[in-house]
Amino acid sequence: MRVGMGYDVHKLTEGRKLILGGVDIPWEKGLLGHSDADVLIHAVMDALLGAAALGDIGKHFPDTDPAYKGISSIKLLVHVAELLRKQGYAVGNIDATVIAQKPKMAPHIPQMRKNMADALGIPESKINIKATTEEGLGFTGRGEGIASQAICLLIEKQD
Ligand SMILES: Nc1ccn([C@@H]2O[C@H](COP(=O)(O)O)[C@@H](O)[C@H]2O)c(=O)n1
Ligand SMILES: C[C@@]1(CO)OP(=O)(O)OP(=O)(O)OC[C@H]1O
Repeated sequence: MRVGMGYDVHKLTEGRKLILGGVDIPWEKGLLGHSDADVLIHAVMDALLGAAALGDIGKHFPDTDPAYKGISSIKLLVHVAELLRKQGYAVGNIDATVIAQKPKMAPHIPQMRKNMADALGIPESKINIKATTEEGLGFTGRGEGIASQAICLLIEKQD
């Protein structure tokens, strides 16, 4: 078994959609990035790539490549799942936290889990998503950005 961790931050700005876990969340601001800036999926992908010793998302999907401009991070997650399968890994479980002052994530978490489980080809029971504020402190507390952390376990498949 192999463990991996991921962390990502994106800035909140007007005129962008707020996409988290593949869910389009109605909100006055969205996250800025080269892709759809889905900070939750980015942290999860980095955890998975880290556990497999395959580097990070910037290595696989450079933010200088126009191919990834505006891309749905769900598509990137499907690609990461294929890489893991080719290397002989199965996902044991994933646990992730979204750190955001607002909006409330709780109503959207079931759909986020479904989207991510479908992209990875695993049951929803292997994915947990949590949310927390930082009690008004720091950049997330001021609503300047959203952060996400993830940890995962990969199982090496036997031939
Ligand atoms: N953006 C968020 C933040 C939190 N939640 C939910 O509220 C609970 C309490 O959060 P605290 O930061 O005050 O401890 C938390 O456990 C989440 O269930 C949320 O849905 N969206
Ligand atoms: C996801 C990628 C895709 O080009 O772009 P961004 O949306 O800017 O996100 P970031 O977390 O900076 O990771 C880099 C890239 O892999």
